[in-house]
Amino acid sequence: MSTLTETLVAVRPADPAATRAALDRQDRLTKPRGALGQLEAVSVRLAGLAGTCPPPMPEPAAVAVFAADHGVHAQGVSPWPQEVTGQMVANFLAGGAAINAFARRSGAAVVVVDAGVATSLDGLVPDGAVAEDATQVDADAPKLLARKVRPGTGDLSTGPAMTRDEAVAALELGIEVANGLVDAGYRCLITGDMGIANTTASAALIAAFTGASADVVTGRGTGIDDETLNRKVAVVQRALDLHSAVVQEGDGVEIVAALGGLEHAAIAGFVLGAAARRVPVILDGVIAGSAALVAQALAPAAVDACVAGHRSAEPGHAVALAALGLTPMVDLELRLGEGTGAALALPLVQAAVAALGEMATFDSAGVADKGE
Ligand SMILES: Cc1cc2ncn([C@H]3O[C@H](COP(=O)(O)O)[C@@H](O)[C@H]3O)c2cc1C
Ligand SMILES: O=C(O)c1cccnc1
Repeated sequence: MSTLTETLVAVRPADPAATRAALDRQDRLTKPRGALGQLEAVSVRLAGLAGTCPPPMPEPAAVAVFAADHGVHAQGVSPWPQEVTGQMVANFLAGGAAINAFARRSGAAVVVVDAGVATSLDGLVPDGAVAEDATQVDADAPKLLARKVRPGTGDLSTGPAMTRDEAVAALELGIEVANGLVDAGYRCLITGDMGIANTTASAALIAAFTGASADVVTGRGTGIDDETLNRKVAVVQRALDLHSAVVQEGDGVEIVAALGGLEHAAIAGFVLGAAARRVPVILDGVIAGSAALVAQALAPAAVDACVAGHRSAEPGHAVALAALGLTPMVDLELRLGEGTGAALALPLVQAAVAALGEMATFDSAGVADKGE
């Protein structure tokens, strides 16, 4: 069996007994029922995933930043030059990006995965930063996994972004990274992305999976003017028209091959890998949301392993979250990516598990429950 098939077979829904036990325990803890709001729902989700109540603390955590370039950049959908993707990879490895600051705060390790950066990283990678595999990732310094599937995708508005084989290779790369991190002892995975123009591919994927129209799911990404936004909507619409047969009849692999990016496919694999190992994965913004739709199409129960870290300002993200049935933990109007929104949610997810595991019950604390 291929790695992808094996992983898809291993993805199973939440354990009903552990889910019930967590719901029941939440109702006996010393607080009004439901008073911890979404934290209660997250703790129940993690219990169902782990198959035990309370679930293990989701720590240590690792952020995987999947980096790749996009042929659709040629359509003028982003004001930033493509070279910025590779330059930001160097910045992640030097510890200077927003995700590095947030990961240091929450004690998460950072691994950058070159899934398909188009420009050369020669001379940009600090000594000692290259790791052989994800088991070498630690919180001391960010690591690079050099696993380019191809140097950037084709332009999804004029042809398929990649071949089916390349999409499978990128999915299996994400699975390999998830497996390596779990083997290394990480018990919470966090998605990150870097790829100039990747909000265009995200919008196309979200429209393809949800049926929402291009103008509803396409946003300003890094920040574009009205003229560029109109062009971006037209590019997404053209891509949906061009690939309409795949959108109607294709499976998740064919859809991500036609309309996605290498980081989207790799993040979908990362989600599937986490789900198969029953380790929670905190999703970042619109890129992660669109990648999770790919994972959901391939193995619906993969969503049971996901926590939506935040809701991004990119309009397609709310559409993706609704289709995934996920409620975001925070909404800080972020529109950055890299894993920033998900990393900010890590302490909240850990607090949710701490409440379920550590709070006293009405019985054990001798606190009177309200009569019913
Ligand atoms: C300096 C810089 C750092 C970033 N970090 C994440 N992104 C984010 O912005 C990009 C997507 O936006 P669009 O589709 O509009 O190009 C992605 O690389 C994403 O990770 C960045 C973008 C820039 C410019
Ligand atoms: O939602 C995101 O993660 C996002 C939004 C804008 C630009 N880059 C990423």
